[in-house]
Amino acid sequence: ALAVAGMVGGAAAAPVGAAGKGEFVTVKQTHFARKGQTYYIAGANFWYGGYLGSPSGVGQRARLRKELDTMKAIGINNVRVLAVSEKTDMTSAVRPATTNGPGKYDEDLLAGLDFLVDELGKRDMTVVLYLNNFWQWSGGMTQYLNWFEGTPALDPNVTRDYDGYMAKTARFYANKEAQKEYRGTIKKIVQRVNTINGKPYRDDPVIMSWQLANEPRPGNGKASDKEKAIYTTWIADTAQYIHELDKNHLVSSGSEGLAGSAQDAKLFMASHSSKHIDYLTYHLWPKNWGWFDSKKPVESWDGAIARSRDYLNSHIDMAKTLGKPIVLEEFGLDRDGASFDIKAGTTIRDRFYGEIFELIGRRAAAGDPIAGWNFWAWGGAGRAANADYWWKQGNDFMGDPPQEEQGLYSVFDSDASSLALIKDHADKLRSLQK
Ligand SMILES: O=C1NC[C@H](CO)[C@@H](O)[C@@H]1O
Repeated sequence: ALAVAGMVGGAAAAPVGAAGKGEFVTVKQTHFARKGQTYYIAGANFWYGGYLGSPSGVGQRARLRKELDTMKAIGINNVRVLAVSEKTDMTSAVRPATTNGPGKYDEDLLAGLDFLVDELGKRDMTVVLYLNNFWQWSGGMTQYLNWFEGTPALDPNVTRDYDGYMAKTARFYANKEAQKEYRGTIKKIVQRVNTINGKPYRDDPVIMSWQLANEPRPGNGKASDKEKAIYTTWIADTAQYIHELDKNHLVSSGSEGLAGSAQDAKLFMASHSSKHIDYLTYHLWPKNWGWFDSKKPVESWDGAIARSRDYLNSHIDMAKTLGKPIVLEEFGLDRDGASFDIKAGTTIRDRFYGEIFELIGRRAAAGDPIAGWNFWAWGGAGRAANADYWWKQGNDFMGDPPQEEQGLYSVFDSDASSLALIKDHADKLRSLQK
C-alpha cells in the first residue's frame, strides 16, 4: 500500500522508512554483499551496547556515542550485541535483565537497543543481534528451564560443574514451553518498531543478522546422537521461524564451530547445512580451551598458535564445502602475565591478533569464503571497579561479561597498540571490497 501511495507521476517511490533492498547485507555465493559491493566485517563484540543505550538506569548514552565514534575511527564497521537477557538468581549474570519473567519485558532496555541501532545507522555500521545465550551471564537457556522445568538455575561459576551445566542447558531445545516463550521473545524483538526513529527492525539494514544464541551447544563434549539430532533440528526450525518473521535479514546460529559441536565435524556441517542458516560462525579461544597457558606463554605459544591456525583453516575449508560465508565472530587472549590490570601490557595478545588477522586477510584476498571477524571484546572507556576484578551491579560494563574478571579479554581505549593493529587490518579487509 505504501509503495502504491508513493506513486508520483508513474515513478514508484520506495515506501517511507523502508531501505532500498541493496542496503541490506545479503549473501552472494560465498561472500557478503552490501550496497553493490562485497562486504567484509571488521567487527567488535560489544555485548552491552543496548544496555548503554537505555534512557534510564544503566544507560550511558554519551558513553555509547563516544564508544561508537572510537570504534568507527579505527575502521570497525560491525558490532555483535546481546539483544535480550533474562532475570536470574545466578550470581554471575548481568543485572538488570530485559525479561523479568515470561512475557515481562523491561521497555527501557529494549529502548536501549533502539538507541544503539539508530546510532549505528548514523555511522554506517551494522549489528549482529543474538537472541539467547547458552551461558549463564545473561540468564539464557538455563533460565528458561528454571521458568518451565522448575529446576534451579545453577551458576557453573559456583558449582564448577560445567559438564553438568551444558548437558542440562541443552534440554532447552526440546522443552516445548521454553521454545514457545523463546519464540515469543524472538517475535517481539524481530517485529519491534524502533522507538527512536520509527523504523521497524525488519526494514532496517543496520541490522545485519539475527543470531539464535551466543554459543549454542548440543550438550557437553559427550553429547549423544539424540542430543545432536535435537540440536540440529532446533537450529533449522528456529532459523526458518525467524526468516518467516523477517524477509530482509540474514540468520546465523552463533556456533563456535567444532568446539561448540562436541568436536564433531559431521554435526557442525549437518547443523549448518540448512538453507535457513545464511552464513557460518566460529569462535577461537586458545586459553579457554587449554591450548595456551598465559602463565607459561613461551612454552605454550607454539602449540597454541599451531592449533589456532589449524582451527581457522579447517573451518574456512568447511565453509568452502558448505558453500557459505564464514565469520570468525569471537577470538581473544588475555593480557601479559595473565593480568586483568589495564596497566598490564598486551604484547602477546597483539601477536595473537596479528596472526589471526594475517591468516584471515591472506585467505580472504585469495577469494576464500571469508566474511570477516569480530574480536572479543570492546572494553573502550569501561574500567574495573573492584580489587578482585569481579563485576557488581552498578559497575561499568566492559567487554568481559559478569561471569569473567573485568579486564580478562577486554580491549580498552587505552590499549593503543591493539587499536592500531585492529585499524590496520580493518583497512586491509576493506581494501578487498569491490
Ligand atoms: O561467548 C563467549 N565466549 C567466550 C568469552 C570469553 O571467555 C565469553 O565471555 C563468552 O561467553
